[in-house]
Amino acid sequence: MKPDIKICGLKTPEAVDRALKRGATHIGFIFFEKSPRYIEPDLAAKLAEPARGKAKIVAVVVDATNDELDEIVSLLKPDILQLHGNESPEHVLTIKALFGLPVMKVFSVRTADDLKRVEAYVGIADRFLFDAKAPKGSELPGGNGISFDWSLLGWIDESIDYMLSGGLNKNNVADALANTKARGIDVSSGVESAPGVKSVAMIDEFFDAVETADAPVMASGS
Ligand SMILES: O=C(O)c1ccccc1NCC(=O)[C@H](O)[C@H](O)COP(=O)(O)O
Repeated sequence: MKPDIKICGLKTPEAVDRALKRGATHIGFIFFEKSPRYIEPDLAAKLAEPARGKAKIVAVVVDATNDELDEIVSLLKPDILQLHGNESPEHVLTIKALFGLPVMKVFSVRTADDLKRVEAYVGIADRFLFDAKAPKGSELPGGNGISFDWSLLGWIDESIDYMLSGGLNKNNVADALANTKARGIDVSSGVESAPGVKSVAMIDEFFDAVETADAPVMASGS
């Protein structure tokens, strides 16, 4: 089955256009002010317009207040809220009730312990995203361009719908798909020429790599 592909941290019409043309199923906008990918909600709304009905629009927030969420939701009208902070299961339920949107809950992973609380969100979060835990000194909870040990996902129940992120790029995405049960992949730094600067050429290369990974292997000698 083809994986979902989320291109995250978009800031220009050119990058949105290329992501959509190549078949992105999700496009993400970052509402975390310290990020080089931060975008004002009204600008994100304009950029997202061509994606409506073609790709899911994802609002990425980190422990956002209800007022912040209210502004983002009313301006952007996202399809999904990506909760990239320390939101508790109770808080996720409250956000879902208040905004009526599906939630993708992020787990930042370095060791097996980081996955212990997944169970508490099953039946509450609509989807999970397993991302690499930020390295010491980074101010960003995501978008750090580093991977984690994917074998840690081995115990995740097959029924759990998750996307994988963290340092994915054209060179490792095929391995990521082959070695995990991820139903979707999410990339940011791996399609950037500098922090926050998306490269349409790198977006192309990333999709090329996914398509190659997805292509059926031809029988040899016949
Ligand atoms: O990308 C950011 O700057 C960011 C900041 C704060 C919270 C989340 C952020 N990114 C969320 C994403 O979904 C990224 O795509 C994910 O972390 C993977 O990033 P990368 O390792 O750079 O591909």
